[in-house]
Amino acid sequence: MIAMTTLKTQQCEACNADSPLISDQDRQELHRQVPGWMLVEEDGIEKLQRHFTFKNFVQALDFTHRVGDLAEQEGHHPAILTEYGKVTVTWWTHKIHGLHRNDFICAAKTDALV
Ligand SMILES: C[C@H](O)[C@H](O)[C@H]1CNC2=NC(N)=NC(=O)C2=N1
Repeated sequence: MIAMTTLKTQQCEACNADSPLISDQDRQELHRQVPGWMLVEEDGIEKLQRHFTFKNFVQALDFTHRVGDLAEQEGHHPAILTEYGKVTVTWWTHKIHGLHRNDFICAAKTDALV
């Protein structure tokens, strides 16, 4: 059971190669808390992805830097595609080749940067 406290106030936990992938129930519950994110699958790996739009490249780059700072704070890192007026952020947990609670926490924290 996932506590329904606000995701963005939580910290990522250290996870290792044998941490469990998120359960179907927890995925549904946590996805409800970050509804702007798509559940996507790439190379058999489930990920959380969202597109953020901006006026120009400078604003996109500024947001990119702030997402990078968040990643360093959490010790958890996304894939970031930075384009003119658009940033695509994709979260997943590399070491378990899929989604962990940490990815939903970071998605919520990413939303708070906009
Ligand atoms: C040693 C270092 O903490 C680990 O490699 C971290 C770094 N950031 C990470 N980020 C993500 N998204 N998944 C990981 O498994 C991961 N592992």
